Amino acid sequence: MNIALLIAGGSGARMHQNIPKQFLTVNERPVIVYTLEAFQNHPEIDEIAVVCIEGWESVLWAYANQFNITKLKYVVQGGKNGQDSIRNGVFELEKYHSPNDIVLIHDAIRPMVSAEIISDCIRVTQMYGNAITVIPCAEAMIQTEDGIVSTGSYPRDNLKRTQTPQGFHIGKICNIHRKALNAGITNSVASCTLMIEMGEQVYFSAGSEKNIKLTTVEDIDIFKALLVAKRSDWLK
Ligand SMILES: C[C@](O)(CO)[C@H](O)COP(=O)(O)O
Repeated sequence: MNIALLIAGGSGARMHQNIPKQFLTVNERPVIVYTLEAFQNHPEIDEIAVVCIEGWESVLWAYANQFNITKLKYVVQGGKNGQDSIRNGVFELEKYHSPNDIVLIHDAIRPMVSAEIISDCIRVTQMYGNAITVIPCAEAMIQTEDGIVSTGSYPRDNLKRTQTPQGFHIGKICNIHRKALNAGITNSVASCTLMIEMGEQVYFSAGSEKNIKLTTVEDIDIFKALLVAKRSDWLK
């Protein structure tokens, strides 16, 4: 079984809006509904779970009902950071699923995730035990300590930009979270960084520049443009 776990536990402070960014309405649809629909419509996804910011659970269920997201089965409370929220989600799934079932952990604020990206993440997870959606690093990368000046650079060919979904077997990712807690690792940036900090290898699946993460207000303009482009593709 393949389960999508959408992470919607954050308040989206960098968006500077008075509602969490995953619930902002863009072109008459909440952001999270676009993301739910991507997994709802994917034939290899059996169930959806959402880690939701406290107080928004009933709104989420109402949207699932309104937009016919029939695969939504679990809504879990968010934690105090991303690692906490993801752990809440995978521990909840562990109660009802086999350790070999696959969970695709995905940012709820990546609404442009495509069927191809989801399929490739499942394929690589089946093949290697995990899959991190990545894209090449197209810009020159330079390092700074103080945000003012740089004296070092990284070879971009050795770098990947990580996205979501990130796929794992449920048993494995739950064990990694347990071991991380025991080791005092409590605020890793993402599932892939947690795996690496715990000494695991991670494998790549194919992402896209269009699989945008809505972080700041200017990302909303890019999202709107991508929606227009997608609609004109459908009309061709
Ligand atoms: C998981 C992630 O999307 C990988 O690129 C990213 O790290 C999430 O960042 P956030 O700003 O903490 O949501």
